[in-house]
Amino acid sequence: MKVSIIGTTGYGGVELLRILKQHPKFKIQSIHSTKGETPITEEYPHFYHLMDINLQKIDPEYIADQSDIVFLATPSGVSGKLVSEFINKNIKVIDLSGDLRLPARKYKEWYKHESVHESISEKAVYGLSEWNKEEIKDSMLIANPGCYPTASLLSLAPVTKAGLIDPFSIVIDAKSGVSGAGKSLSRNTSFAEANENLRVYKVNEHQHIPEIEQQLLQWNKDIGPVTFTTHLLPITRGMMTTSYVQLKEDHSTGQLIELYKEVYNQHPFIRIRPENTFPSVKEVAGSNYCDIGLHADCRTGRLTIIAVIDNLMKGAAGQAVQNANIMCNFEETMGLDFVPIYP
Ligand SMILES: NC(=O)C1=CN([C@@H]2O[C@H](COP(=O)(O)OP(=O)(O)OC[C@H]3O[C@@H](n4cnc5c(N)ncnc54)[C@H](OP(=O)(O)O)[C@@H]3O)[C@@H](O)[C@H]2O)C=CC1
Ligand SMILES: CC(=O)N[C@@H](CCC(=O)OP(=O)(O)O)C(=O)O
Repeated sequence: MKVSIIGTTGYGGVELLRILKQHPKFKIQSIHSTKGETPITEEYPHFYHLMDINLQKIDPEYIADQSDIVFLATPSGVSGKLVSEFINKNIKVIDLSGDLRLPARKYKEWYKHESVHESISEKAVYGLSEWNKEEIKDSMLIANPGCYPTASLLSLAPVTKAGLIDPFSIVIDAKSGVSGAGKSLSRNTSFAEANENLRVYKVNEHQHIPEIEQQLLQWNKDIGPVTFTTHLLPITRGMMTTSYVQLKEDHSTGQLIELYKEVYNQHPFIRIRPENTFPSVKEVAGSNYCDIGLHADCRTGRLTIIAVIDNLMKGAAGQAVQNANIMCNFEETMGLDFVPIYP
């Protein structure tokens, strides 16, 4: 299968390159960039002797003629315009941005700019691989989930679907490394600002709030609004979400761990930690794993759920390739069996 990438020199794009270069069934047909005709090694010297492909200008007609799949690793607002060029062409599209995840009205309310036409976004399947596999398989257009929603939803799904929680009690405390903001420079992600610091941002206004609520409601129609707070960690890669939910009835930590193991035992990228052990972001760096730890507090009746992912892997490029595998009826782990980089 021939694949193309648009937005190649971004952090998501270059992570896609790292994965696809060694994928046994996907051949990189072309890579595209606003930088036009440039050797990829000029942008990223770590590809020296590994890849002698040149960046090309962005030409959707050319891409649709040449490739079977195109990954859009472009910003929100840009992806939506590009998707319109590929609709009704014989090419599978996987968009890493938020442009296809929400209905038009919600999108404009939270992303603060015009959305793609409903006729396009309604064709997209939400690419939460472990939960939407059958729809993904039959789709030509994937809205790849955001990094924070991926970790949040994977950790909340089992207890939400089972109706074990007070549906109005969900609080999510989320932390991301600075690569989550992409490679564009900004005040908050500069070294001097991020180093030796921990900063909260977009309090009660993060664009991932409606995305998380939308998916939770599909699992449990009683779900109420969630409180979701994001923080910037002084690390490059890595994401942790710590979710707090009120349990309707007493359940021991051991019982809930068994529930999570049962729900995820056919999903190789989800690793449920034993009781009294909790994952750290380093333990999934560079891999497509989502590691989950739980603790039920009988004193408060609250369950604490910790999930860690690599924001560029399971949070973006890794899940995008996992979805491409599913769309092509390949084993979903194909080309994604990276052991985390430690330390
Ligand atoms: N970083 C993360 O952890 C995650 C990111 N995402 C989403 O994935 C997408 C890519 O993110 P990320 O790689 O971090 O972002 P970056 O800012 O690192 O890269 C985005 C790339 O898009 C290209 N681009 C920018 N503007 C335009 C334009 N006007 N027209 C065409 N191409 C353009 C550029 O690539 P070039 O210079 O090669 O043209 C740029 O490098 C975004 O939508 C982001 O929200 C989703 C989950 C996690
Ligand atoms: C650290 C940091 O700034 N992270 C970004 C994540 C952006 C992202 O992934 O946005 P979409 O999924 O909506 O495309 C943020 O919180 O806005």
